[in-house]
Amino acid sequence: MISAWSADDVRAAEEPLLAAGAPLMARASFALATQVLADLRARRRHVRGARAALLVGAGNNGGDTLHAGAVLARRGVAVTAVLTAERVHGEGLAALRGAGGRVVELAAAPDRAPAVAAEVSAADVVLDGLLGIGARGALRGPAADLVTELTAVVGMESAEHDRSGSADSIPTAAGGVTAGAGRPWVVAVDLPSGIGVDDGTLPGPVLAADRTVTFGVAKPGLLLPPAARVVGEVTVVDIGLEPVGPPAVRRLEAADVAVSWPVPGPSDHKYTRGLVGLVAGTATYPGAAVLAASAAVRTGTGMVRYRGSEPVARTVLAARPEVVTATGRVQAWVVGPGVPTTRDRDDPADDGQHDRGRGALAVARGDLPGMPYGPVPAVVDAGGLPLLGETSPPWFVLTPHAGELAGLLRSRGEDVHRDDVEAAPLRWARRAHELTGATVLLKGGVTVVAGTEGAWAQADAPGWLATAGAGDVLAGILGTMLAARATDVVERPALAAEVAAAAALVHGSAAERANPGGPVAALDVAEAVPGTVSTLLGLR
Ligand SMILES: NC(=O)C1=CN([C@@H]2O[C@H](COP(=O)(O)OP(=O)(O)OC[C@H]3O[C@@H](n4cnc5c(N)ncnc54)[C@H](O)[C@@H]3O)[C@@H](O)[C@H]2O)[C@@H](O)CC1
Ligand SMILES: [K+]
Repeated sequence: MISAWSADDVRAAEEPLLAAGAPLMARASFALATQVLADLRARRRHVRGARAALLVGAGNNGGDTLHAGAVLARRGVAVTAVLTAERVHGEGLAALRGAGGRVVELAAAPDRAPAVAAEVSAADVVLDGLLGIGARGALRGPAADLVTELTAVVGMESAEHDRSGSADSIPTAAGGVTAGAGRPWVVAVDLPSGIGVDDGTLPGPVLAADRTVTFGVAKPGLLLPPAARVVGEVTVVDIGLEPVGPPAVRRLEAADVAVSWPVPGPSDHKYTRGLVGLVAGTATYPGAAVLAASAAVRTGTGMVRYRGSEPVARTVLAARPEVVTATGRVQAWVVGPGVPTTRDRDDPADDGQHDRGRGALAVARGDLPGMPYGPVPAVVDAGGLPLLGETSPPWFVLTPHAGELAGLLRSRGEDVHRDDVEAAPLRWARRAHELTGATVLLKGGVTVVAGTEGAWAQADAPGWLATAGAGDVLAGILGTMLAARATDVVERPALAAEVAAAAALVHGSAAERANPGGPVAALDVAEAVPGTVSTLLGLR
């Protein structure tokens, strides 16, 4: 698990260490220099004669960068520091000068930004030390001008990396261009300057990094979209920080999902493994029902009970004979894949799915005292979203994409559109959680989950997964995972968000497994789930 703490929590963790005289900046800058030297060696085989450009801001982030530059200069690297503030970290500047580094004062002559950017872009490596956790809003002043010029030369998208990363690395959520000839390797110091440290927004110009060397612990903005696209490979270096309190954002790794996977034992049967009830598909969209049912079956449900019109049920059964249509006990409902929204012009006929969906959600909420088998978790997707009541329990997991989330929020009085959601996914997922009470899984290149405790950000899926039917498959996977832990999820609703994050990991990993590095079809993703799960379980 990768855990990220807010800027305030990081400062609170630093305070007692600094008071006790711990040399945090020395640790941070030495680790940074060590990583930059390793990157230079990997890229050019030797470091002597390499050119490094330091982008230096007013604060301690600039101090880390100047101290690291001094280490590089002592190793024979030709180091130039570009100072974007009139006052920068004094000790760091003295160390760099003492080691033979050159200094360019941009703050005193801001109109030189284009010429300085041209020089910086000719370096082998650029260290972005303009702003760290002290950032307030978008980059301003000479720093903003310099980054704007540089992004024009160097490009916004960061490099494609080896997705496996190393033990202390977080694989990138990026997947852009490779830093190649003519483009310097960009190392962000603590974080790419100008990202929203705690919310992952991109409020202004940001120089996309190939690597981020972050100190002590990850910061939320490194995990969250859209900033997660510009952080490159994240390397967390230990400087002795121990934040107290829960992390603000977490990311599950494969091993975490492996240890919590409900592996059936000799006494298990279909009811202990969990039954999934599925209200999905209409005559217009029967495929969604097939995809969700296939995914649920392939994820290892005890059984799928399908609810829908007879022709669609026949289609589902033809694809998955394991599915039953008889009524009975259900441990998690999946409501909405392939069900039209109330305004859907393509499919005026709902085949009775809205009534079935409302009924299922009432049982899942525990609203029907006479009814057995409730309350239970529910996945509410697509056409299920307009069926929600005013409030929902946190064991309901809503699975909108950005457009659907904007619609849900507008229906509850927020003036928000798809673009707003894409610019600040965590903010709006949280808002939807506050307004509905439900756990919210916002689908996207990086999936964000907001629940009763903290948030999750999963970056497991290849871009190829953005394809029709992929969401139906996710709903089936998540339904099975919730059904397997139904009682726990209702008793401890914070678990719903963790299970949702785990489902996003399984879904993304299955897409990668279905066709590594190439296009995937939704049904192929469902078919790849059993192999994905057995590979995961091998990590236990
Ligand atoms: N506290 C410590 O001892 C440690 C801090 N470390 C480093 O220190 C950083 C935090 O240092 P600071 O608190 O000095 O903060 P920053 O280095 O992020 O700098 C903040 C300063 O930048 C300016 N600024 C803020 N927002 C701006 C904007 N939008 N545009 C332009 N200028 C802006 C302001 O002058 C502000 O005081 C961390 O990110 C990390 O790199 C590390 O050395 C580890 C130890
Ligand atoms: K930085």
